Amino acid sequence: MAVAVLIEHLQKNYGNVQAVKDISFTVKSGEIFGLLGPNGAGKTTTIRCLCTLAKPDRGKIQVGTVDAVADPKAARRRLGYVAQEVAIDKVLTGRELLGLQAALYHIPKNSIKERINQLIKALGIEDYADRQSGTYSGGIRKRLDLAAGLLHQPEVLVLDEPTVGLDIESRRLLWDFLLQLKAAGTSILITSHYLEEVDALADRLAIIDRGKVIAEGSPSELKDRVGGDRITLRIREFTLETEANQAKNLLTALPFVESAIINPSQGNSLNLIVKPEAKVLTQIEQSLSEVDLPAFSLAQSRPSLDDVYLAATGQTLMDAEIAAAGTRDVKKEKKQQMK
Ligand SMILES: Nc1ncnc2c1ncn2[C@@H]1O[C@H](COP(=O)(O)OP(=O)(O)OP(=O)(O)O)[C@@H](O)[C@H]1O
Repeated sequence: MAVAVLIEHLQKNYGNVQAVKDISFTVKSGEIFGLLGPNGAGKTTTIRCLCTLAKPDRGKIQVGTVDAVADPKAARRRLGYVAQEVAIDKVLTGRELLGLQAALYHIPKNSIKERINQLIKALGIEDYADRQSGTYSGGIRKRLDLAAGLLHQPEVLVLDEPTVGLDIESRRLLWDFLLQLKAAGTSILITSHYLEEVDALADRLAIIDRGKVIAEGSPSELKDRVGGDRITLRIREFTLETEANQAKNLLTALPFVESAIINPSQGNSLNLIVKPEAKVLTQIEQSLSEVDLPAFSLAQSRPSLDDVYLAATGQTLMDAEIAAAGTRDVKKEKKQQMK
């Protein structure tokens, strides 16, 4: 197996903040690898170290066979980086900005024009390329950033939260483009705190929590490891508490039911974890009908990545986001990064 990126025991502190405590993972050549975690988990710091924009305190970083810490220049040639936000000159057109970027990458003069045209076409921004970039929507802006990251035809493309703030259509377009890029042989590392994004795109992923990798594998491997299927049951659209409790007691006694909780924020629906056996739904329906409880809706699903996160950390990704919100001084972080 050829390795596109290897990170081993990465550690990075900002003053007394341990942004990355101990992160290791490998991106194989030609795959999409996702780094999933709540805001503040250490994803951006990891990526900034990989892209040689921050110096790690400890750890090994390799891009292909190149040691990125010892030879950052060679690593940068192999990497394309699409940052979360880029401050750009809003007066220049997209094409002009790409021209500037091409010069920075020392792309041979005679191939610049053609390369820019190819990317503008591939990303479907022909109608915008000659307008001032300050007039672009978020989705078009992101496509321009992507074109800039791909100008020097990197082996590995690194994207930090590429779809934050984008509408569903722009998000889908970007996903499709990344899948095409992967099919053409580019290895891709993407950070995200959107479960569905990582689930849809990533061949493998690492879940990061407070500066550490807490789980790694393909989405389906990770879900299988959590085990058990999920059942959502509503007795009525808005179930009475007494009925929900009655159903809970009844169903908890069934041999294949591992746990049951009542979810008051969803109209007292019941969330069960069951052993993945055949005919689970039929048996639940039967038990309910024996005591004359209706079943307004009943659905079975496999565990989600959120269940994986919950099993590993004891809280949902959403709760982790809420807990992290407001604890960061983003202005101060930006200042420190500029240094
Ligand atoms: N330049 C900095 N100075 C001080 N602390 C920082 C700096 N950059 C990041 N941190 C802190 O390090 C921790 C990890 O931040 P990081 O940006 O890597 O997380 P993240 O998972 O990428 O989140 P986000 O997607 O919001 O950027 C956070 O606690 C953050 O406050």
